[in-house]
Amino acid sequence: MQWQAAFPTRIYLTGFMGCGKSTIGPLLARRLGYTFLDLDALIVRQAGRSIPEIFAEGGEAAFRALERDALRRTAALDAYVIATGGGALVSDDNLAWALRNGRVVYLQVSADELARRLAPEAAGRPLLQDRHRRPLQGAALRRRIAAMLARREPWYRRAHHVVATDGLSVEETVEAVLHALRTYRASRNERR
Ligand SMILES: Nc1ncnc2c1ncn2[C@@H]1O[C@H](COP(=O)(O)OP(=O)(O)O)[C@@H](O)[C@H]1O
Ligand SMILES: O=C(O)C1=C[C@@H](OP(=O)(O)O)[C@@H](O)[C@H](O)C1
Ligand SMILES: [Mg+2]
Repeated sequence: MQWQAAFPTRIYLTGFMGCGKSTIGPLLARRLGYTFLDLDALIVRQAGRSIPEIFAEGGEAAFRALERDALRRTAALDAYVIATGGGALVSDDNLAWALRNGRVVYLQVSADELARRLAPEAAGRPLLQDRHRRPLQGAALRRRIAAMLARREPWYRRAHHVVATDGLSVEETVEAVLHALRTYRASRNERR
């Protein structure tokens, strides 16, 4: 289909934990007639361990090595929406690779909104826990998110598309991403 042919074969969603990559991804894929893949789910499947287990046994470095390999394996996929983990494209190497191998979309959410969303979900995310592996809460969670987001934003902002999603519903966010991708398709067609 002409419409699809003008779309990229792989769309990588990036952004901070809780920005909605895993929630938006399947809905976006359905709208495009694409398949959805969650990179974290692929890592867990291949490692046979949960993300907290991988962090507990090998530290963050072990997780990043698995993540790097999983990302490279997506090169073979066609017509996929891929939700990456929030740290996957926070590396010059991985980000450059994704920018070359697909369209990268940053789902931008403020630290306040992220803190609200992540309060009930910090347990499954090792980077949002204290050194005794207790989920951060309240002001401590907000401070951790703000500090990490400030450090990571320079990478996130290098995405092909930056989609501001504060105040948008899940459905509105899907529409906003589709709009960004259509704009890209239109500008590509103009260049032909
Ligand atoms: N507008 C929205 N877009 C995406 N997620 C939202 C939105 N509003 C609330 N949420 C909630 O925020 C959380 C996002 O988590 P998730 O999709 O796992 O993010 P990520 O994969 O980026 O870490 C989910 O619990 C989701 O229901
Ligand atoms: O931001 C990060 O470094 C991480 C984000 C998580 O994925 P989500 O962004 O889907 O929560 C997961 O990959 C891991 O806990 C590390
Ligand atoms: Mg996710």
